[in-house]
Amino acid sequence: MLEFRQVHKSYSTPQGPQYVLSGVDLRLAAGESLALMGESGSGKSTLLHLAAGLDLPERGEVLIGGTSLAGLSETGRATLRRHTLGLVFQQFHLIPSLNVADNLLLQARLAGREDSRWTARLLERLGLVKHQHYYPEQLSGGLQQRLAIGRALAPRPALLLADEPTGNLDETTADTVLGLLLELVAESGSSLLMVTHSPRVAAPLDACLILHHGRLLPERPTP
Ligand SMILES: Nc1ncnc2c1ncn2[C@@H]1O[C@H](COP(=O)(O)OP(=O)(O)OP(=O)(O)O)[C@@H](O)[C@H]1O
Repeated sequence: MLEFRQVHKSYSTPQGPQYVLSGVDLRLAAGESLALMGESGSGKSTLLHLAAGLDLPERGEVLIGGTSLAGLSETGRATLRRHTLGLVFQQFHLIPSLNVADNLLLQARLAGREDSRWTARLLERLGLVKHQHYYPEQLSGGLQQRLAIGRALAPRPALLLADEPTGNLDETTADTVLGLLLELVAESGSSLLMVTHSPRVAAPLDACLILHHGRLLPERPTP
């Protein structure tokens, strides 16, 4: 579903180029879940941005569903994102002028995949039925986080990319939301790549890799 082949990425700094990724190889099969860990500044968000086609590597290739992102125009990458990817970033990116239900529906419609039964299921499982006519600003942070997850999953994306999706929540709420996320990812049949700092959060996923000095190391975290 997602493949990195010898991906290199650097940023320019006053001291010259700073390499963040130095030959990253990664394969995530359909339906598989993978946690990505690593120290602050190790390049996890950089890797996620490359996986989403929001940025391109200097060397190497990123492929989604067998399609090389470098071979697409910016518009082509945006279309692929809309149809294939769900993104949950630390900023929720909710649409303030739409209520909860319409936030979900719009996302599915943009991907050409409206499914009222799936949307109703998401609202129910995420505990948002009571709030479906609320606007995002009327929700608590925890509920906004649930809505962000619902929006990303509304089109049943082939691949969900999540950056610390429970990072802003207290531990108990985070456990509940993570449990829901994994359950809905499985129901949706999506692959999952999730950045987290927490071995506890990484533990239920199929595999865990650590980003260290620009490379990925295999590791099974202890809960
Ligand atoms: N646009 C940019 N320009 C220059 N340097 C950048 C840019 N984005 C990231 N960096 C640098 O690249 C390195 C990796 O950043 P990145 O945000 O990918 O790490 P991270 O592992 O996600 O960190 P955190 O866990 O703190 O979110 C850092 O040293 C950062 O300062």
